[in-house]
Amino acid sequence: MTYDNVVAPAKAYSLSNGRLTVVVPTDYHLDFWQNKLDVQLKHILKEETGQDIDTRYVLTKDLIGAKPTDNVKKEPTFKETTPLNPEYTFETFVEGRSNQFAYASAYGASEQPGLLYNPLLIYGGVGLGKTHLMQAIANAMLQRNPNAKIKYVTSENFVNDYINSIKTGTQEQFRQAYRDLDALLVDDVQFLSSKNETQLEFFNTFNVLHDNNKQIVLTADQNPKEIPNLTERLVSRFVWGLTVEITPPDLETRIAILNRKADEEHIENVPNEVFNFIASKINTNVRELEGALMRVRVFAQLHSQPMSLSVAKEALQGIGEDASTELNIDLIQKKVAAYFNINQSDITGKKRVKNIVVPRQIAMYLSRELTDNSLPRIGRAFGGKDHTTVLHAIDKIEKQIGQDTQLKNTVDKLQNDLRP
Ligand SMILES: Nc1ncnc2c1ncn2[C@@H]1O[C@H](COP(=O)(O)OP(=O)(O)OP(=O)(O)O)[C@@H](O)[C@H]1O
Repeated sequence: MTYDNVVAPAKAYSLSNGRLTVVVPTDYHLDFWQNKLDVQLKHILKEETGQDIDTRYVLTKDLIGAKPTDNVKKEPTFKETTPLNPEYTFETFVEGRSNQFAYASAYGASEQPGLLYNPLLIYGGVGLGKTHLMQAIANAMLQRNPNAKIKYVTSENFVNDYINSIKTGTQEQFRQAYRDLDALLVDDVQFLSSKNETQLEFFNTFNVLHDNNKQIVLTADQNPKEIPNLTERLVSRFVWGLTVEITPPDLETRIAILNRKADEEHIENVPNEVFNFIASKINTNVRELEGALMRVRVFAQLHSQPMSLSVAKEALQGIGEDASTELNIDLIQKKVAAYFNINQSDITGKKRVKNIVVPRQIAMYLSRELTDNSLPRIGRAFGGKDHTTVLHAIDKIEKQIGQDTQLKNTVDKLQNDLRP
């Protein structure tokens, strides 16, 4: 068989989610393309499109009910689909107390799309792994069924697509592109706030997908009930299935994330004290945590030094929290949680039941009394709360200490235990 005979029968079948599917007639062709031509094809695709396009080869007979075409299937008019990051999988996600529930829910949704939790809404602060988990669902679904039709967009993309469809009179195509799916993943739904027309369109899209048991996954930076200017009916749809929160990872999880990142990036011989130091400094945002590790690596390389604690300290000067200060808030949260027999994640979480709210307010009060942290910093360490929430908590405890002797004794005891 000549080279031409191998190349000519292969047909580009479809291009979606950043992946080109090529159909080939026999196992021989499959083997040849996978092992001899794939690298070249990827190279050409990169040159032509400027993007890293993944490839997949399928035998014609395996395309059940599908009709190969001579040309690449036309991309939908609404192609705001952002390619999935193949690195965002369940395997590369480090589980800890702060994200356990979100992880388990996302995993469940990927195993039984559309059936278990629909929609699944993951919310939490910046850089805590919401997008990672959302895309892990899509990647797992595609691994099980490479033909699954999955669309991942930010809500801004959805808005843009919708506006374009109005401008160009192509609303019908828009609807088709968003409704003929097995799963729709929309990141950062808080951007739908105040966009009433788009909200209505999204509401309708949501209903069609949901009625057909198609999986919907959403992320937001806060509980949808607290997103301003989101219509009531949309909020009620968002929280219809399962709503889970991700809070900032605790110290142990941060260290585990750093270890994983170092492995992934082949950064070797990092002493544990360097991981501990970085994890103590950066306590609210995993993206920054990873960035700090890379910064230490580059700094060490530039100065031709090993990644020692002193190098890390120099590299991260002025970045993140002061380690001793951070430990204090962490310690205060732990002490208060232990005293009231609740979890530290309750203290940093958002539950509003009294037996959690009061300890949380006491912990905020003590963080203000015993450390030099500003109100916004304390807010961040308590799961990304606003500084006004912290202020309110401190005021409340201050007032109640004057009226309630039992509360005063509790706060005094905690304060004495915590003081160095
Ligand atoms: N538990 C985790 N294990 C491994 N990597 C994580 C974890 N949490 C976050 N990351 C990594 O941190 C980075 C930021 O995560 P991601 O983009 O998913 O955050 P996000 O919550 O969607 O943030 P944003 O609100 O800014 O969109 C990514 O590189 C992600 O892989």
